[in-house]
Amino acid sequence: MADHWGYDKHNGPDKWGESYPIANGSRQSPIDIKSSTTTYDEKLTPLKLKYDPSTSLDIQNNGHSFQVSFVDDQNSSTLTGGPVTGTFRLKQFHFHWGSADDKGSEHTVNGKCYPAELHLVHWNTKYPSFKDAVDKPDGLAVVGIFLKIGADNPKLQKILDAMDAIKSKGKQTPFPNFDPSVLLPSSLDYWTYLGSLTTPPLLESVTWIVCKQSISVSSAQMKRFRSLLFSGDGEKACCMVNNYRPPQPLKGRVVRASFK
Ligand SMILES: OSc1ccc(O)cc1O
Ligand SMILES: [Zn+2]
Repeated sequence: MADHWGYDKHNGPDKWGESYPIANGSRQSPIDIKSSTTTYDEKLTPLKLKYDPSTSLDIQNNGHSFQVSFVDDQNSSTLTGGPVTGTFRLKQFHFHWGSADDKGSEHTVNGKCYPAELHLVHWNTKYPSFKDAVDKPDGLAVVGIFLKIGADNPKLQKILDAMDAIKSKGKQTPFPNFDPSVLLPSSLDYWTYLGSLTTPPLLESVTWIVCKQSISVSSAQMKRFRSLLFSGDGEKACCMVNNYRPPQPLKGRVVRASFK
């Protein structure tokens, strides 16, 4: 892969292994979650997510997705409980989506795709910073939430309203007072397994926590996601769609369920 990674034929997921050999590693993400082969683990405690809206900072188009970043110099927005030990701090959240409503999620459930998937990225405070945590086997905990086509989701409105300001790669705009809790499903039942970042550098540092229950998004709202561009100002316009990596081999990993 000659140039920077992306999601095209010439620089997409099938080519990432040329620059990032870990792409063929033993704990890559995403995966297909086969519900009949997951194992209920009674030792898994409920997920505890505590988010302080005053920590939200900005929203940006990074050329691969859009991302809302958070101030993470204190334990104001944290993940505790669930499959993790210790306290993990919220760093950012971003989405992956398709060019049509029949694809776009990274994880799949019994082969089923969703039109989009939200990732809430947290880092382990046993390390001094996100940068120190991102390449450690217990460094990150990412909560994955599926978006399912249904009624307009008003909780997405603030994000959608910011899209015009971040249409092209490199654009960023303040995004204060946003509470990510509004994006959570009513049930926090989850599957969990050990995996990786789903974008280069594909580091095998993620404890994945994938919620069983989805949140809604309308087809019209999905069209707004697809109005973003992979390309920067002055470049040939390229719609930001299909920014998802397909499921990777499980390679003997166990997927545990927090629910029966
Ligand atoms: O897509 S999963 C993911 C998680 C953490 C991160 O820093 C980047 C990522 O792409
Ligand atoms: Zn992601």
